Amino acid sequence: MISMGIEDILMHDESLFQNINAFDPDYVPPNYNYRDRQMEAMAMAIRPAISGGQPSNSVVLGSCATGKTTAIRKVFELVEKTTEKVVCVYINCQLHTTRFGIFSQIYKKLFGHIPPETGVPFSRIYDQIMHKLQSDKKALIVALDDVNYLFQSKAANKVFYDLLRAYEEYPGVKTGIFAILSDLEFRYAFDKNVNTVFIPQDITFQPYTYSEIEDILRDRVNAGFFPGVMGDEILELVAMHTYDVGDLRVGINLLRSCGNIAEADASREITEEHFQKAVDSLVSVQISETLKSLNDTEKALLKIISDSDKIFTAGELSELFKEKENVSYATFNRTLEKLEFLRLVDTKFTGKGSRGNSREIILRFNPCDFKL
Ligand SMILES: Nc1ncnc2c1ncn2[C@@H]1O[C@H](COP(=O)(O)OP(=O)(O)OP(=O)(O)O)[C@@H](O)[C@H]1O
Repeated sequence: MISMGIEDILMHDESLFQNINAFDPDYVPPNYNYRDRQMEAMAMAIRPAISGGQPSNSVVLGSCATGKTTAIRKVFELVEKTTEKVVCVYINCQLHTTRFGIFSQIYKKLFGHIPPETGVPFSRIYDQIMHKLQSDKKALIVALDDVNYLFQSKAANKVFYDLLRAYEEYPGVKTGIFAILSDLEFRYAFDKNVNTVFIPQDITFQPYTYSEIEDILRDRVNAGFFPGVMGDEILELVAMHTYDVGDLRVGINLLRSCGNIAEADASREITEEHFQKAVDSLVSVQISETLKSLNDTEKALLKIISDSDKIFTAGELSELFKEKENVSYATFNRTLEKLEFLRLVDTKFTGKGSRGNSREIILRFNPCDFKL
């Protein structure tokens, strides 16, 4: 590696990036393939509203980074280009978790600014929104992204009710909801009075196949790097890693990180060594994040495993853990399962033990590199 001074790094103007923004989370790719069916279903749900009818409601399902947010944004953009009759509002429920927060976003879309945060009761804001829709004869479509957060904050029933039963108090007002969920385990349940109006169709975003991932990443490479910077072999390595992790976002980050590492190395192209370094640094960021999210019991168990050079069997570990932390076997087992699920440890059957089902516990990272 050629070492560079800080000035060289800052002044170095021979970039490998043609458009570094192509790797940003909010970059909207001009080529958006493999989601036509889902986008058509979204358009079908909105279509009745264009001719003054009632739009349908949908639950949009798919694991993370399967393109749900991008698809809905694209459809909303097209709808607003095509018709004046429909107002589309996209809301991230991780950021806006209260009834007031959600309706403030709708208000902002209709009036161009958010309502004052104090002194104005919710009912006034709600009334202004519905009156405006009524007098402009416009339908309202709201996309609630990561809607599970609304259930956590217990605002879900009220928000859905406020939106979908608005027509009772404000005749002629048409509303529709896209509820977007990436936590596939999450089971939503509404009160009875919401259930009678929220009868959604499911729109499912399946995980991408390997060849779809490779194609999407190739498009990104072509948009982001100058020609010849990333060859097909390295692209395949990135695609394979992305497929294994099951998260397209990881692949897009990896592309950018490969470019940065190659650039710092003053190389004109990305090599396998650059790719490997990028993977290592990404993995280490992920492990640090995961470690931060552990609770005290999980940390304590991980510490016992990492403080010893010995490879424990599950039996030995459970004895030690019970002694130190005074917890039950069930707690030990649950904690170990969580660590395994988070891919911090591996458990390997040894074929030994009284029923041949003794397991060895193996740490999946080097504890010297992290603070536990
Ligand atoms: N078909 C595709 N073509 C090009 N890029 C895509 C495609 N699908 C997803 N992406 C890219 O992958 C990233 C994640 O997409 P997006 O945010 O739309 O997914 P999501 O399903 O809403 O994710 P999450 O559930 O985690 O919020 C974005 O950078 C997006 O541009």
